[in-house]
Amino acid sequence: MSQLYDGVWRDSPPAAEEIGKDGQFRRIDSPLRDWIEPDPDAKFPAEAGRYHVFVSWTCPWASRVTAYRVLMGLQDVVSMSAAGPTIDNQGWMFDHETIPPFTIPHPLYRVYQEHDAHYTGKATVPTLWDKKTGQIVNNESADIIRMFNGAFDEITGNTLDLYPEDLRPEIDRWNDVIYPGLNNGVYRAGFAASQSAYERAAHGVFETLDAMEAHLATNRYLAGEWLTEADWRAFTTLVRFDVGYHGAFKCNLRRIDDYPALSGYLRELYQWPGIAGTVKLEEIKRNYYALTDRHHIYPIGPKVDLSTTHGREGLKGSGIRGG
Ligand SMILES: N[C@@H](CCC(=O)N[C@@H](CS)C(=O)NCC(=O)O)C(=O)O
Repeated sequence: MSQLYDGVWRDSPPAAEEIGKDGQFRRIDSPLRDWIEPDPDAKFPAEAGRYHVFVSWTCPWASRVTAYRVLMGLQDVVSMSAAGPTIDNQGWMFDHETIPPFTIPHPLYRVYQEHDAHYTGKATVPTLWDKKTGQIVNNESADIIRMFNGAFDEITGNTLDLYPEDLRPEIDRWNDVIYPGLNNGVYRAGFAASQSAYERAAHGVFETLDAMEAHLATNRYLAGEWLTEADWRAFTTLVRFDVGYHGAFKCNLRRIDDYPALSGYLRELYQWPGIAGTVKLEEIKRNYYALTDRHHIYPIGPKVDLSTTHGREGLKGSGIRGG
């Protein structure tokens, strides 16, 4: 996509900066990594109503954040606005909520210019914005969900913990498998600019799905009996798979629906209270085909119904720790 160079927005084709001469897609790391802390003296202290998150319903990284916002009961604590569903040469556009000093419609890059008039880099969702100082706190979803997991607990009274200390090695182990193999793997397949880069990435996606299927046949969740961060990070890619990545990103050896354990697991997570409201399958489909189809034509199928019984109750499971 296009990006800011010394504060000026310049047009370029999708993922142009991230596709190498060898045809491989390499994601650029998110650069803004400050932290909200439950400490009044912190640079960014946890406060109700102070922070805002810019998202798109279509984006799997932003959807980690929309899911956590619901799971941790932060809807009235952290405000949110959603762009899209498609992205054009102005990047993500926001045209619903007015968040001063921005007047709608405004592109996401305005938020980055406000943060730093000489900013160089992409303008990505999710972006966590501090309304008080006019600064971006963080634009990396992996960090934002860690903050949402605990930083606001004193304000909300939340006791749930999706990253419990004793399960961290197992959660981290799954994150290290799922991020390269699945979350980012589908992008490496979809944005590949050579046959060999595509094939390597797409085969890696299915090796990862096969490993998850084998594990989930006998385990309710990735880390065992408890639903954790690793599951939500897997979820946002799984729920996009059959409508988006299978066709638009050519990850088409199998669908999630073809995997008995994975499809039941996906439905259980989708049916978790509040989550279905964060999943907009038609918007997701439009976004991925707009990225990959010259004429922005998106297909009529597949028909996906995630509301049918998941059948996972037979496996030992206790939900989220701390409830
Ligand atoms: N590592 C980032 C990735 C965020 C990201 O790449 N978001 C995409 C949407 S799915 C985006 O905003 N892309 C705009 C662009 O690349 O210019 C995260 O997890 O937060």
